[in-house]
Amino acid sequence: MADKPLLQVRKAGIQFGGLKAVSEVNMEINQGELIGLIGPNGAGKTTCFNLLTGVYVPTEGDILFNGERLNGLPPYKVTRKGIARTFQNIRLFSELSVLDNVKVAYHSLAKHSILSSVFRLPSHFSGEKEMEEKSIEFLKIFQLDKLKDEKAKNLPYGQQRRLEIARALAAGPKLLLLDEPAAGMNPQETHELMELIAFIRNQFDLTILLIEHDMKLVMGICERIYVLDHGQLIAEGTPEVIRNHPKVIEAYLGEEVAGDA
Ligand SMILES: Nc1ncnc2c1ncn2[C@@H]1O[C@H](COP(=O)(O)OP(=O)(O)OP(=O)(O)O)[C@@H](O)[C@H]1O
Repeated sequence: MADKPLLQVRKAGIQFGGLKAVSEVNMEINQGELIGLIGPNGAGKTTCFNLLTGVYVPTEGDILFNGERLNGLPPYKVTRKGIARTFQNIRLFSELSVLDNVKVAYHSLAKHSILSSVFRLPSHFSGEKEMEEKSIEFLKIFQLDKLKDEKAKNLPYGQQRRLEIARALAAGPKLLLLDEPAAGMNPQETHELMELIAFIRNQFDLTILLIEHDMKLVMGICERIYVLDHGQLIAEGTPEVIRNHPKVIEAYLGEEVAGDA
């Protein structure tokens, strides 16, 4: 018997004043899938992420995660339910070290209490040590462990993007949302990132939804793709279906959608 989808988006949307930024979006994403969300500039992709993560409250429809309605939950509660994200414009604590950027994510979930931290009880130190060890494990996966004491702002752009993913992973998500993870990366970095995304999906039993303009990346690793245009879903299917879909070709008129360039 098939399990129910991990994420169900039912006719969800949001209106800003007179503008329907996203409207009647339906999605069903199953545990373990790696799914793409694409669309021309301004199509509503980041707004969808903001709806899924509680940054915006939908003005229509429902968002269900593990069968539970998320509408109206603030972002930190959505994270605790198991949805973590990265941002289109990197949001790291630029003055903190690479290691501390990951530890911050752990802190939000740490089991030891505030009291034990304030009074520096033994449980505080064991919790802190465990957190540090686990953070370093994440950094190793992203080949950032040797840079752990470097300030985040001093990392090259591609490494900052990887650090953002490491930090999102440290929150222990079931669903990871990646907003243009390859933006600003060169082809070699993008290729390594593709492998890394596929690796962490398997390693951490993750479900991943990613927004990306790099069609080679999207077509190369996603099993299914949703396409937004002017706030509405215009197509859904395998890379093969999307590549040849007339509405997608029309929406991207003049742009590269084949992803095999
Ligand atoms: N808080 C807001 N208030 C008003 N309009 C908004 C708000 N957030 C998004 N929009 C509008 O919603 C539309 C969709 O924007 P969104 O950033 O989601 O697109 P996108 O597909 O992520 O684009 P891009 O690929 O350029 O990042 C745009 O017209 C944008 O101006």
